[in-house]
Amino acid sequence: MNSNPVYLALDLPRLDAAEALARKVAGHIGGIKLGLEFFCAHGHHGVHELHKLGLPIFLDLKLHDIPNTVAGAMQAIHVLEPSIVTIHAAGGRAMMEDAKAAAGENCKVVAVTVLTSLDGGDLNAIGVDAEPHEQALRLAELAHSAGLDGIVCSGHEVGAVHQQWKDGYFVVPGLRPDDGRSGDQKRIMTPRAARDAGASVLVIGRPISRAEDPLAAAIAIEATL
Ligand SMILES: O=c1ccn([C@@H]2O[C@H](COP(=O)(O)O)[C@@H](O)[C@H]2O)c(=O)[nH]1
Repeated sequence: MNSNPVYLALDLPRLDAAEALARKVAGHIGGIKLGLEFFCAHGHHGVHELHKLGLPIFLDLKLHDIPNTVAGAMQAIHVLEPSIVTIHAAGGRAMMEDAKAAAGENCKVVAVTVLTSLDGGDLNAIGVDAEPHEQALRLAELAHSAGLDGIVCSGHEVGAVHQQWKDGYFVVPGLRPDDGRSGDQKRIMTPRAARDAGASVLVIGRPISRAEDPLAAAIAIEATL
């Protein structure tokens, strides 16, 4: 990876549009994040196409199933040579251990703790009697003990997790420039503040992809870092 910590989230339905956007901002990002929307629409072919840009590819598939199934999925994506893959920490220790064991040598496996679109009320509604901060720390500890490389959390938790897990790899989405719209994200922070708090990777989607001028937006974000 180059030294730019920004991974552009390409949550776009069309492959040609995703490729064009990535090509436009390629000099101002450190990698490309392909998530469920992209992978369900374009699969392995789409990932191979984006690889042609020469940037690291982060597969944000948020795998969450029984250990055997998740390990099988990890093996199936080896050929795509992802630099990072996400699984859900809520899948439990055995699932995380098996996912890491099945991953490629150069692939970081990171566990989603509490989605950045959730707040305390959302957690309570699904039976979790904890605030996002406490729950993220608890799942980070589990991911660490399961041998993962790091976690996904919001910028509000990354500092505290970093204290406990000095060499962890911390992926932070839910990032918005000062004047950015939060949309469906509930635990947001600016890219600079998240970087200062200890984020290793800054995941940024709509502030670039939906900007009137995506290149200018990517350059402006890069200038703040
Ligand atoms: O907790 C999480 C985990 C993953 N994401 C993903 O990051 C991007 C954020 O996109 P924006 O447009 O910048 O909001 C998106 O692909 C999510 O699937 C997340 O937001 N929160």
